[in-house]
Amino acid sequence: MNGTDDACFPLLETRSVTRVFGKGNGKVYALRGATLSVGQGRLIALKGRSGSGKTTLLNIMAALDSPTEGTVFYSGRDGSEMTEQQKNEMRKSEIGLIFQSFALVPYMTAYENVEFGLRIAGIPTPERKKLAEQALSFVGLAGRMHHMPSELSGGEQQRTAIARAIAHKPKLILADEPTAELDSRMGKQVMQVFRELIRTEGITIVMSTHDPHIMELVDDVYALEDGQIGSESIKEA
Ligand SMILES: Nc1ncnc2c1ncn2[C@@H]1O[C@H](COP(=O)(O)OP(=O)(O)OP(=O)(O)O)[C@@H](O)[C@H]1O
Repeated sequence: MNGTDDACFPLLETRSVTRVFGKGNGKVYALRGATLSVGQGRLIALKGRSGSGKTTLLNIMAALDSPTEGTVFYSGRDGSEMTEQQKNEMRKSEIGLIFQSFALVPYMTAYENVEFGLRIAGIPTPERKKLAEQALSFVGLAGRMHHMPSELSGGEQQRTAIARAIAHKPKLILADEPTAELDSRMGKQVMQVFRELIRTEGITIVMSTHDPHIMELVDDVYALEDGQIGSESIKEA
């Protein structure tokens, strides 16, 4: 995009990111100088008590929100120097978002949900069918793709949401408590899909979680405390 060699930079870097909500006596410091470097192909978990700033940080990483102070770099590109349109384009082409509550359109089938996501991302009609089917097959839903969300289990609904997030082949997945609504077996299935995405597509994943069993399945765990990031455990790259 800017002629620099992406390989020289971490995929994503937050540098001294502070986010303050409200004003005066009502000020809330959701983040206070959060610094984190995310290398390509890693599966990273953010942990922290409720209200520790995990969602705020993920929203800032997704360029859905901006830091009050500090900077986010996307493959070396300074987010504060990007226009809203550039951020929108980057989000549509490079980032996939997954939410705790799946956020599927209830009156569309799994296939239609994924296809609709591709339409919003601006993918031309002829490519959408192939990409949607590929993504749904990848998450193991080839045989269930024409069912409505209400006819799918929680794990299948979250796998549909993953298919929607990966169908446009993003570099980075940001997932806010993606396993929180699932039982442990379905949570593990989601983690297997994440692992497979990293192995076969080289995708990078940052997710938040409260679940210690899920933390055992990731590469790095970072704890958010007092709006800052401490390293909990980092495995060899
Ligand atoms: N739009 C907002 N306006 C005011 N305060 C906010 C806003 N968004 C978040 N906060 C506050 O910022 C802090 C961090 O919230 P955040 O949602 O990032 O935490 P979290 O770690 O994701 O929590 P949980 O695990 O409960 O989802 C909280 O004190 C929250 O009340």
